[in-house]
Amino acid sequence: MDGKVKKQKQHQQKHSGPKAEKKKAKKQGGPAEEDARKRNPKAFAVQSAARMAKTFHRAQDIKTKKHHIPLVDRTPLKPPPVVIVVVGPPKVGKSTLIRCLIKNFTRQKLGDICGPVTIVSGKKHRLTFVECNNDINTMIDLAKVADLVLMLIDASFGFEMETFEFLNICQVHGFPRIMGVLTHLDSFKNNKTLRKTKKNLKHRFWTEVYQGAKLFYLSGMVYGEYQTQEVKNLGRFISVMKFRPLVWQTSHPYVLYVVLALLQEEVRPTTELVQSLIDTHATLDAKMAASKVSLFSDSATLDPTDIHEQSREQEGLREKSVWDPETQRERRKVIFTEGDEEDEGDEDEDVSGSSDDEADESEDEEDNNEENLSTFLKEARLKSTKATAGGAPPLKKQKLGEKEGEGGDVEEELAYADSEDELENSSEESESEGETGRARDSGHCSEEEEGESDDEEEEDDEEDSDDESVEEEGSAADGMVNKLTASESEEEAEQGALRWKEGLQQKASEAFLRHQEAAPNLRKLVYGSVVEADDSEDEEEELGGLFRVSRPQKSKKFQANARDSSCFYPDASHNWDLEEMLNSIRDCFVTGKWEEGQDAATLLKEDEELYGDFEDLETGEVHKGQTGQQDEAENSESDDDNDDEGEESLVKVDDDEVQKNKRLEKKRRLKERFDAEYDDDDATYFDDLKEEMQKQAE
Ligand SMILES: Nc1nc2c(ncn2[C@@H]2O[C@H](COP(=O)(O)OP(=O)(O)OP(=O)(O)O)[C@@H](O)[C@H]2O)c(=O)[nH]1
Repeated sequence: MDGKVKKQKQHQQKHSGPKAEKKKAKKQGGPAEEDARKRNPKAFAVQSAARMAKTFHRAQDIKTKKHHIPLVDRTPLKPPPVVIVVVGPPKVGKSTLIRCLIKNFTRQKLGDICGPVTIVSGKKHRLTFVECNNDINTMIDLAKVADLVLMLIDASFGFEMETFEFLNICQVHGFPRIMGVLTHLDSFKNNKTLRKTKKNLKHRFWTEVYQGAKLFYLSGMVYGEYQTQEVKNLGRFISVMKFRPLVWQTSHPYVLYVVLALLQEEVRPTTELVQSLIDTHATLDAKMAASKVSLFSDSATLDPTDIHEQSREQEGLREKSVWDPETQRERRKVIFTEGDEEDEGDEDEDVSGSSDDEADESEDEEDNNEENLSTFLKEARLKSTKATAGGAPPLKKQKLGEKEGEGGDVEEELAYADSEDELENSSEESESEGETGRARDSGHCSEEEEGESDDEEEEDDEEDSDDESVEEEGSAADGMVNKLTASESEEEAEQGALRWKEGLQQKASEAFLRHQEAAPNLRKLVYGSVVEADDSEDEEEELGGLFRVSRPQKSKKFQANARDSSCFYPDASHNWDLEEMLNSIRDCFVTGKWEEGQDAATLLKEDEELYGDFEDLETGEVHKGQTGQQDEAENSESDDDNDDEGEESLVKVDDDEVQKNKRLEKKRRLKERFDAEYDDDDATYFDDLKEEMQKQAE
């Protein structure tokens, strides 16, 4: 204030320690700091071979990833526009997105969009936006020509059938680049739910397209348009995108043309064919969908929807029609039937709105459990009261009653089976019961079976013990019942006792099917498909319910006489003690009689000639082969011989020279071949392919 600026207190200077020393050294301009590697070589040495190998592998992976198999790029110097197809179920926001993208690139607003719109997005870059209607013909046509597909998904609703229909079509037509765009994200009020939904949808999208497929989020609308920054980002992403030529498209040339309908005076084309095309009101697929086929007179007609349903179920998708009150229309929601249950659960969350629903579900489950428990306890209580009243043994009575009634006791016992063993036991038991006409308590089967006799006394004893156990159960249960439902009347209890029987048959059949699916077919595993063929015989024999295929080799007799594939049979058909048998294979061995070109002795001799002598370049030592040594020996011998044999030796020397030349020639050719094969080791398959493609492109 007085014109003097108050000086701030300075930081304390360091006078000692590594920092101060460093500074000192810097100030003095002393020797530059030693290279860290030199100073501390141990720190930079290979610490772990495994980690080193990992690093190397990773580097190689990254390098190889960059290698694309080259494709012939047939794009002309002035390339055609990139075709961007905007796909999605009705009212998902396709037109809005195209309008926003056009505005982003051209700064112009487009009111109505009738057909494809091409814009200039760069010096040599044009983009054509096409909106895909939800009829199968448009989908097929556009899947063939699309370079990029913007797949719009209403995040507030989840996946719809239209998305999967288009994906399936794309799979057949070369799979263009696909980018997902999530819309209607502003309808989520809860941030956590939004995040969860985004994550779930992303994972499902990755599963359907490929892992890591790009997914854009359009978080909301401002004055009927998507947010400028988000559209800008999407536009930038599209304009810098590089498109690899698709194999399908390069092998199926196409022309994209648009027929604009001329509105309110119509000029009819003169060509008959075009006229008939214009006159067609229903498309072929619509006609096919409406058609029905019956194979035989009086037989049920086949509907195309039956087949569609089947194929979708096979793909793990199920369609569910949901009425949307907001848009007043029916939407085709996708339910995922395949995959891990966790995923499925997630999917449910996606669609119906997350954790709140989850909590509801778990509450429902708890309620159910409680209900089940209380009905069970009520029943137990009822039994105990009856038992203590001195009446006939209630459990036994009940069982007998069931036995007398409909044959639903098997299902009942199955429904109580906790494990697979128990399930089997109870089914066996029920069969034996059926034979003897005796009813038994399934809960005590294993013990009773041992000491079972026809004496009535014993039976009575058993009954008593039953009663006791029931009493015990009942009293134990009573305590719990008192806690839970203290004021319940007997009538209610009776109702409860009947309630647990509901859907028993269905439960039992479900349990049985589950068991069947879970248990591996051991017979098939051990004996192979022979037994399986037996199982499926009946199915295969009938064709279309009319014709029977006769397969004698599959008859039971044939199978009974077939060789047991589980045993090993030693080859007993040849008696190797016989001289003729031995003679028959004599020539199969090295010592046997072979053709000249294949004879081991001849080949060995040739090898010896070829590779016999060589010079060790390091030591300078010359090694001679047997033939060479022989030659030398022969030569020396011949020297020792008298001169009368001079002429003979001359001829021999000539012969040797010819042989030597031959050998040299052979060696040279061999070396040439070796060089040709191994010297050019830098050239890879990739290079060859590149070269080939280059030639093709030229
Ligand atoms: N709240 C909200 N509304 C959206 C969003 N996207 C689109 N809409 C609205 O959804 C309605 C349908 O949008 P369109 O762009 O016509 O959808 P479309 O897919 O072209 O519809 P069709 O051509 O009939 O299949 C419009 O009223 C949009 O304002 C979004 O992200 N959030």
